[in-house]
Amino acid sequence: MQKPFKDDSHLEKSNIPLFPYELIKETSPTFRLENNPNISFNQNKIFGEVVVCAEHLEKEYQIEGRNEPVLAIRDISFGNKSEILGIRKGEFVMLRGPSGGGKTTCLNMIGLIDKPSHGKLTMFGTEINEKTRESFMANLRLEKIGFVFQTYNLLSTMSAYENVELPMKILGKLNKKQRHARTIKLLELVGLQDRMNHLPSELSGGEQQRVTIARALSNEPELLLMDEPTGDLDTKNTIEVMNLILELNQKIGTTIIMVTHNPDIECYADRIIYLQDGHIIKQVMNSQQTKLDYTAFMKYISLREEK
Ligand SMILES: Nc1ncnc2c1ncn2[C@@H]1O[C@H](COP(=O)(O)OP(=O)(O)OP(=O)(O)O)[C@@H](O)[C@H]1O
Repeated sequence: MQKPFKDDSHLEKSNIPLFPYELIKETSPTFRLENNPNISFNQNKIFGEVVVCAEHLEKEYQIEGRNEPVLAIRDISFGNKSEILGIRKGEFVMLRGPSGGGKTTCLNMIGLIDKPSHGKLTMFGTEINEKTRESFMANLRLEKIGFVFQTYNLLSTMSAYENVELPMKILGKLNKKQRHARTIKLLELVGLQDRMNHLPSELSGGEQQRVTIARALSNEPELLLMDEPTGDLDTKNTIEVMNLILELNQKIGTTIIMVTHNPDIECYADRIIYLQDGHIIKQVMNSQQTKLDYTAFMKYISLREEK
């Protein structure tokens, strides 16, 4: 399988317009990324209220045998008075930056998997800090947040249908008939209605990831968090999955925060926040979310590799 996407190991590359900026211009003349947040916010999209903001967020990990803790997140603020905006309803934000910069730690705190060591998050108007109870976080997580990871984490003995239905059973808000209707609707949404009785092992990587996306949407989350969702996919499946994610964001209005190393898919986001050494170092606004075209992209890749 071809995997032309390059690991973004240094940030400079993402400052320099690469693929979409040249080729997409042919199909989407308005596409551009700007460093100045004041002039280029996506004009075609209206965002809702701020759903996530952070004030002086810090996360440290204590490691056995070491006196000094590891500071994964040092001082992250967005929203309120910070010049880095809060995450607004309907927005699609990517977290990017070099390895070890704190992206996953930040996503895990927003996902209420991990607590801040210092500072606070405000999630859907509720404050989360070092004192927040685990059970409170778990309930909020189940009701409001969906997750998609690089590894699909589907239950191998359950069909696609059963995997999608499972979170609804756990939440316990819908009866069997309602769950059935919603599961079918979600599988149709991700284009897998014909594969619903297949086990994960009988599906391709792209199809498995589409099942995890349907599963993540099962309890109608207000926020969808994704950690390298296309990391294991080839180019064709990456583009298909990204196109699906963009449709969910634009048609259903799901708010999305996604960690990725892939600079070539920045064009799908409304905004890209860069983290390095536990700090936010900049945010970049996209004036128009744009889909990649597989044929044009492969043409670009061969040109890029010739250079
Ligand atoms: N559970 C943990 N225990 C100890 N240190 C951790 C833990 N999780 C993360 N770290 C450390 O925190 C820092 C930030 O890690 P994090 O995984 O958030 O970065 P990242 O930007 O997501 O990296 P990558 O792109 O490689 O996934 C790193 O130095 C990492 O080693």
